[in-house]
Amino acid sequence: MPQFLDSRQPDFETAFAALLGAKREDSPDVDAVVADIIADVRTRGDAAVIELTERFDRITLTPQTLRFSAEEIAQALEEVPAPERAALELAAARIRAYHERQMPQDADWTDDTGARLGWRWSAVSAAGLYVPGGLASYPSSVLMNAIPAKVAGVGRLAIAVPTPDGQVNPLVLLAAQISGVDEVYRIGGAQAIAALAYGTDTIAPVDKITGPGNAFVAAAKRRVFGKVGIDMIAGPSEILVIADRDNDPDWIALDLLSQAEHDESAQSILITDDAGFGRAVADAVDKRLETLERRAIAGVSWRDFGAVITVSDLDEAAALSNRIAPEHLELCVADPEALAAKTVHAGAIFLGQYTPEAIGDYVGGPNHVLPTARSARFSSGLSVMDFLKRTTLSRMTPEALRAIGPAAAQLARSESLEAHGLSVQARLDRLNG
Ligand SMILES: NC(=O)c1ccc[n+]([C@@H]2O[C@H](COP(=O)([O-])OP(=O)(O)OC[C@H]3O[C@@H](n4cnc5c(N)ncnc54)[C@H](O)[C@@H]3O)[C@@H](O)[C@H]2O)c1
Ligand SMILES: N[C@H](CO)Cc1c[nH]c[nH+]1
Ligand SMILES: [Zn+2]
Repeated sequence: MPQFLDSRQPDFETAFAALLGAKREDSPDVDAVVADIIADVRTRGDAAVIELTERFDRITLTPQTLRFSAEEIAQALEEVPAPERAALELAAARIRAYHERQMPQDADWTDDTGARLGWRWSAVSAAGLYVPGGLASYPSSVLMNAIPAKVAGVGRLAIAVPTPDGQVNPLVLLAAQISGVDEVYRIGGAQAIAALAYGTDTIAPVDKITGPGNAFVAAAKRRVFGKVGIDMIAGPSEILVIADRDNDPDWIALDLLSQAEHDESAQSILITDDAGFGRAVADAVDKRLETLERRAIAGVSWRDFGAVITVSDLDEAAALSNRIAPEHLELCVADPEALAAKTVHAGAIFLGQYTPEAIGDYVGGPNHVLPTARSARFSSGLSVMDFLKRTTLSRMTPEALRAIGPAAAQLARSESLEAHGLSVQARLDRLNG
């Protein structure tokens, strides 16, 4: 049973705060395990990665088999049925078209002193793309990581994807080929993040690591940040649906289950202004859970982290949604645009009852690698910008230096940084002398 909350009940604030504060990932245990794994990979490189892969993914590798060979990839691609290839290509084209619009412009101008100023965007040289593979396989996440990186112009793309028990989804390799990935390693978890960040004899280190993953992956990304860049913490999936009574309870139930089935730590929440509708959705979830293939996972997620919240009106729903800052926000109400305008903290918003969140997972176009665990308060979904950095450009003319140099020299004296001041003053003296 999920939690049932009602904003009109006196204990609501306490119960809602507990829901917001519930720890679904990043427990001290996970972080301690991850710290040890990273230290081991830093010390022993390939040998540690191979041992940890044997322990967690039950597959025996060698330095030669850590990476998929060109022959293995070619053979796997032959197995992909035409309809699956077509669906993947449609998804890739839509994701590429969306992300191409994100490419930012360089800037270059001359100000009124004659100083030339600007900035220039350039891509990171090498990116490591994490593609989850423990409980499910994610060809779609290959596209969502690799296409923005390619659009940005990243030189080298390396994927890490676990293959538990040696199971490989050929679609993952096809997605890697479609999106122009250079290297695919069959490793996962914290050991994969550590190998990408620090490098091993076999795996060259990267500059930036992106992509979603479970609690171990999320904790490892936090720990390697600084050695490499990371995109965000994209941990166990979440959905918040705000729905009025004019919806089919079964549709909403399926939308909630679509994220619950990712992981026992996933979270699905419904907010409605009609208590009866909320109960009907909860009943529909129970009914679907009787037969859903992934009922074992989805059922635990719904039981432990699911919630149905009744509110007095949709304004209140928007206010609660902003406090939750969900990864995905689905607005199944009569005027979704108006409600969307009031919900500022969310990774991705899906408007109207014909936009199930699953469209965004695969073919909508926007990225499905999104901030979780309330981090949508301060971060955004994966984009082309995550693979770019900005370098500023300045060029002084003698006139510009005469105009603004004295202020620099003054500020340097104020900070007691003599060499700073002198480096400006020496030029000014020559110009004025
Ligand atoms: N936020 C997003 O954008 C987004 C997108 C897709 C998926 N997801 C989430 O990604 C996650 C995928 O998780 P997954 O488990 O299927 O795949 P995963 O690849 O993230 O994790 C599998 C790896 O976890 C490690 N691991 C498992 N148990 C361990 C243990 N006890 N100790 C140390 N390491 C251990 C293993 O190394 C294994 O290879 C789900 O939570 C899903 O909701 C999020
Ligand atoms: N919903 C996930 C992000 O939380 C992405 C995904 C991939 N495939 C299915 N779903
Ligand atoms: Zn999903």
